[in-house]
Amino acid sequence: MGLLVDGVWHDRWYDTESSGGRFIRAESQYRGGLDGDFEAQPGRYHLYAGFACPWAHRVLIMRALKGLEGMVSVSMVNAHMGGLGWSFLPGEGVVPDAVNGATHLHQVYVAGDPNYTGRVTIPILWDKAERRIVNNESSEIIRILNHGFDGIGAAPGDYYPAGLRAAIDEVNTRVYATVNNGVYRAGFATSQQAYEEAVLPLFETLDWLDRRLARNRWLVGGQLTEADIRLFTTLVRFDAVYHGHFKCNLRRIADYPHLARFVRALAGDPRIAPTINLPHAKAHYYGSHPGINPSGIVPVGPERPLGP
Ligand SMILES: N[C@@H](CCC(=O)N[C@@H](CS)C(=O)NCC(=O)O)C(=O)O
Repeated sequence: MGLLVDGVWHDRWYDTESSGGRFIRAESQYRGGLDGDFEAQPGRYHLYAGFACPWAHRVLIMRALKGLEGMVSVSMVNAHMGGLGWSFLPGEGVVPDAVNGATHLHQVYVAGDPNYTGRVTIPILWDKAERRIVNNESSEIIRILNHGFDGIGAAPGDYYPAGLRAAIDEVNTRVYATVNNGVYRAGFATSQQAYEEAVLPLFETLDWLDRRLARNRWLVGGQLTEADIRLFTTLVRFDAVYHGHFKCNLRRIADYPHLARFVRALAGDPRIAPTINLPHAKAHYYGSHPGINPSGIVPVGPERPLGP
């Protein structure tokens, strides 16, 4: 785990000392491809992703729902994130980097900008024509994929329809702060107070979502939208990873009837099922955070995980 400073790799864990033990996520730096500055062409773009990461998972799901597998190529990182960060070293679930020939993800950031300073995260949307990163913010990459290829053969479906945007944004805001990022704020906290500040609102939101899904199959507007996808990628990892590793253990998703039904429905969608790899995700989290789990032992449970 580390980051680049002026294009040079430094092995460094997140700084929580200056924030009372709180984990504060850095803003993603590449934000292009929205607002009409995106030129869709089959084969031009490449995605850097991985099975472990819930943010990359959003993008893999959108790529599958829009049928873009033949148009947007992909590389997948190794489950283990060590001192040199994400890698493409041989391992289960790895798809090597055929575009930049990188052995480690930080080389991709440097290929796009030799002086890049910042964290080296997945997902990345890479432009092969201009040899640069278009965007490394998952919430924006999913919107690019949602409509960017519609004119050139993407599968039908709009997961951020104009009439539902305000309602989707409202759900996203709460789910991001307390669930998607909430599990990380709990798991990476280094003070009791910071941990509790994250865990209690996380479960308040899960209670609220379970009630909401008791009346509706999907979160917004009676149809599958990006709000569901964004919630799903955290929930499908929850019982196997966040409940134990990040100490989010007031309840399991399996204890919530409507959340459990929601996760199982999406996990069973034949387009989405191949994007899920829970053993890989468990190996990543339990094996890559020595400050949290020094032994690196990966628990064998749960007996009945929420995904395949
Ligand atoms: N806001 C980013 C977050 C991406 C992110 O944090 N990805 C994690 C993997 S789950 C990562 O690559 N972390 C490496 C690091 O922080 O150094 C997004 O949604 O795209």
